Formats: sequence, C-alpha cells, structure tokens
Amino acid sequence: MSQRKFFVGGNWKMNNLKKDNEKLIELMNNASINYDKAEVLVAPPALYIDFVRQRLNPNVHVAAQNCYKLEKGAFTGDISPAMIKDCGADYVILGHSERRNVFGESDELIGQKVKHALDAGLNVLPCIGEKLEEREAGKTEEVVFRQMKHIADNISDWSRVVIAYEPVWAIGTGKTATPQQAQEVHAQLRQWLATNVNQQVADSTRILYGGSVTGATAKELASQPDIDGFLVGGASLKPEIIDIINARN
Ligand SMILES: O=C(CO)COP(=O)(O)O
Repeated sequence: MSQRKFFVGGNWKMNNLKKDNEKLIELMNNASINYDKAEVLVAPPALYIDFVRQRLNPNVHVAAQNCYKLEKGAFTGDISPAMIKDCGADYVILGHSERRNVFGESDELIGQKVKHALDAGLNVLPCIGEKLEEREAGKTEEVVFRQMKHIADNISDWSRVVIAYEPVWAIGTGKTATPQQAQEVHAQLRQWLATNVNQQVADSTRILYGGSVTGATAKELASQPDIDGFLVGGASLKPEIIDIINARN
C-alpha cells in the first residue's frame, strides 16, 4: 500500500435543502471516522458552503463544486475562489464531467480555473474521464491524457492537488468501473505524471476514482495500488458514505 493518504470526497451536486444538510452533517459528525487514516471532504452547493462549514466537524474539508477563473467582476451567477475561501471552504472541484458536458466547459477554461484557484490559495480537485463512446473507440488513454495535460500545465503546486478519474459512463449510472478497469487507467495516469511532470509528483499525488461508488464496491476498489480514494456522488447523500470513508480500515 502506498504512503498516499486515503481521500474520500462527497460531491453533493445540486441536491438537498438545509434540513437535509443538517441530517447529513449530524450523520457525519457522529460517525466513527479515523481522520489519521482518511482525509474527508464534502462539496455542497455553493449557497450552503457557509451553513455546512459552521456545523460540520472541522476535520472535514468543505469544497465548492466549481468556480470562475477570475477574482471578481461582472460575471453574473458565478463565484470566485476568494469568495469560497471567505466562506470557510478550502477546496474546489473543477472540470467535473457535468461541468464539461452539461455546461460545455472546455479543457482550456478548466485549465485557467485550476491556475487561478491555486494562485488564490485554494486546494483543487480537478476531474477527468472519458465518455462511453470514447472508451468503446479505444480512446480512453488519449482523452484522459489530453484532459490531464491542460490541467497539469496550469499547476504551480502539486501538494494542493488531488485528481479524480471519473469515467462519464460510470457516473450516476450504477455501472461502477471494475477494480481492474479503474486500476488500469489510474496506473496510466500515474505513469503520465512520472513522464510529463516528475516521479515525485507521480508518487505523491492522490488519484481518486469516481462513478457509482457504493459501500458495497468501495473496499475492493480501495485495495488497488493506484486508487487512492473516491469522489462519490449519490452514495455521499446516504449513510453508506461512512462505509466508503472507512473502506481501507
Ligand atoms: O460524479 C460523481 C462524483 O463527482 C460520481 O457520481 P455517482 O457516485 O452518483 O456516480
């Protein structure tokens, strides 16, 4: 097992009202979690970052699900890393497949966001992953390497970066990648980092898997040598998130 600390993020997406958030926070605050073994993060909708940060165990990171590439200005509807920090969060998820595919964000824009968020002092959790037709056309490596390059070219400090590999065909579909499928891509990504950044970054950077992770599938996925944790959607809204956080115990 690697020296990289296990990391589990819950991406709440556009779900839950205050009353639901309160229940989820209570569940997490009362759970038995060994924070020496697992780094834990939740990403509520931006409107609730302050609400969640004020109530949640301070050991848990709070993240925004997205942000813009500039500090402030006339960008109606958007938020900046400075605002995220001001509300007490310390991470931002960037380039999630829903941002790429529902909202049309490009590799270039995601790279610019990564750069600005790091410059502004946040930790970043950039996401990459291929669509089903890309996998079926044998293009997985090409796609994730291209996405990775746009991100890596904009990283000034790798100690504040956690990567998430989330194959689009596995997100919200109930079709979890097999441990072998996920491990294969994670190993390729780690090799890409070794070749294109350096060996130290390849050895130390956490690469999370995301896509229909459940309490039932987490343990075997977590036992793979290059899978350093998870970014969880649906199951992060349920009590089984605790089993996923404890998957390495
Ligand atoms: O997109 C995801 C996490 O960012 C994964 O979502 P699901 O776990 O619901 O498939």
